[in-house]
Amino acid sequence: MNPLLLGLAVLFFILFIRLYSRDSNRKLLPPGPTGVPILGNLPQVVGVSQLWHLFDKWKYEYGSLTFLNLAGKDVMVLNSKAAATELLERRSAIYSDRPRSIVANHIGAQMAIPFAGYGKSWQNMRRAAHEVLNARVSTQYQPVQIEEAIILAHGLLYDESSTLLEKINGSASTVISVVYGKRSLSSEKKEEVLDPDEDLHLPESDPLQSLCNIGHRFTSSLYPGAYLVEVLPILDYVPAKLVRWKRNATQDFHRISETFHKFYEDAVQNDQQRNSLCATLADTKLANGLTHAEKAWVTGSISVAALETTSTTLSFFIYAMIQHPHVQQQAQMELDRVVGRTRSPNFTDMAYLPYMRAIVKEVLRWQPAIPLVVPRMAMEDDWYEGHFIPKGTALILNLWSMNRDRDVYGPDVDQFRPERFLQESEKGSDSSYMIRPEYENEDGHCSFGFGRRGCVGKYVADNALFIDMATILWALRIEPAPSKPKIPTKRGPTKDLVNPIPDFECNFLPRFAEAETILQSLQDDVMQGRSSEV
Ligand code: HEM
Repeated sequence: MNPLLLGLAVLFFILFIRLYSRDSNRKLLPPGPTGVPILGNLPQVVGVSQLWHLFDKWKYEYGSLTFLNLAGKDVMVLNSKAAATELLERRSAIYSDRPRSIVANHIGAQMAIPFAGYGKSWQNMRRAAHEVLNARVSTQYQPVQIEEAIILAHGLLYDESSTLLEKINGSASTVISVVYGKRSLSSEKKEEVLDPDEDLHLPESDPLQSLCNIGHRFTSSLYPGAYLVEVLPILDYVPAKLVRWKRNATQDFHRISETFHKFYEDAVQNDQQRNSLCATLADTKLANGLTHAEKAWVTGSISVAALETTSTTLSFFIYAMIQHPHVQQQAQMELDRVVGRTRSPNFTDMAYLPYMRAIVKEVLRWQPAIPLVVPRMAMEDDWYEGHFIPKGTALILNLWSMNRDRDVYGPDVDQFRPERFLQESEKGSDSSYMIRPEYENEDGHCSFGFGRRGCVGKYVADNALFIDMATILWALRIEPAPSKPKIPTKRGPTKDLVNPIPDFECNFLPRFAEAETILQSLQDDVMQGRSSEV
């Protein structure tokens, strides 16, 4: 027989066996809802806001993995911590990639750490981020975080020119100090007109809002079913001048690049102390391997990843305090006992404030900032508990359901109850509570994600949340304000991976007479210190 023909026959045979076994493996895909021909489950998810509620419902029908076919695309929703730990941590070598999204890529996903595919460029960016945000280094930012907490509490009490959201965004800007070396990127405030044709609004006068809007531009474009081109990739060949989504996406990439470059260049030129992340990246070997553009995008995308998540969590904290006055009172009794009324809280108090720490954990569990995390991608065919996971499957991490697992947290998962992380302390202890041993070194929630792509800023975030919440509750009483008109707390898109905050209003009152004096004097010190640095 002709050796060429023989070779071809062998090749076809191998291909046939492969296809056949792959096809028979597909009979063992995880369970999921029945779809319609061609479009599969797409009609069930498209246009649905807060998809995590639907996925949570499906979890009770199909278990820890729910398999979906979105017009031919394999998608698997991961609903349990056990499955996420096994796949994303123990098998992280094949689950650390992100699926390619056509729209997000046009906007610049490959340059942004949270959205980039797994590869050399992401590894370099992630290494640089880890160097400046790891558990040890993050303690260096505690003095700045204490100052930010004072400014936030003072602002909540006295600042009538900003909305609640603006004040909270401001406090989440500790990270702006860390990344850019100065607290505020903003210039003068002025009203700007919204262009209805624009997908991304970047108000020059409000850089923090611009950074939040950039985050939303990515997270809403990654929302399942957001763009037809994701299920019909051939549409990407249509020239930009004929389709708005492509024109806007390409334009947005340039505008985001320009914004990140501007912030980066300004910081490098103006940071005399050379202690910001920008200055560090510009100067040291830490940045080896990062191009100039990557440095601008690393710093920009870290700020984006930090801002919306932290401010969403803080907003839910305030909301929870209004809804649960007894939790507020309990925390304030603890603060009075441990911190007293002559000084504000600091990080050395942390170990003695179990109730406060339990509140931080419970807010993060109860309302994860990103209930459905930017998906991962299976880089190889794989198996989990007898189910086949085909290579290329997009894995959606359903943190919402993981944080509301009744087997872990009990039947009251929907309630806000910090006590679930606490137990009575031993006899003779000053406090009646202690953190339960299993949660002492554990988050107690899944809101920071998993494995190699897990949140690189979680130590900075945990510290910021603790000191902000403790300082607010030490100084202020938070009360509902039924007579005030409710102010929309968020202005983000409705179909987004980020958890929307309910609209609410509240009053902040000084909790005791000295709180006002101490807060004012600390605020003056912070402002004086900052102005003398300039
Ligand atoms: C309450 C605050 C925060 C929450 C709930 C949060 C949550 C998350 C989640 C769920 C992810 C994706 C994890 C995954 O795919 O498994 C993530 C990624 C990330 N976070 Fe956070 N985050 C917070 C604060 C921060 C802060 C303060 C920073 C920086 C200072 C930060 C920087 C990042 C970065 C750079 C990534 C991308 C990691 C990668 O893909 O390699 N985050 N975060």
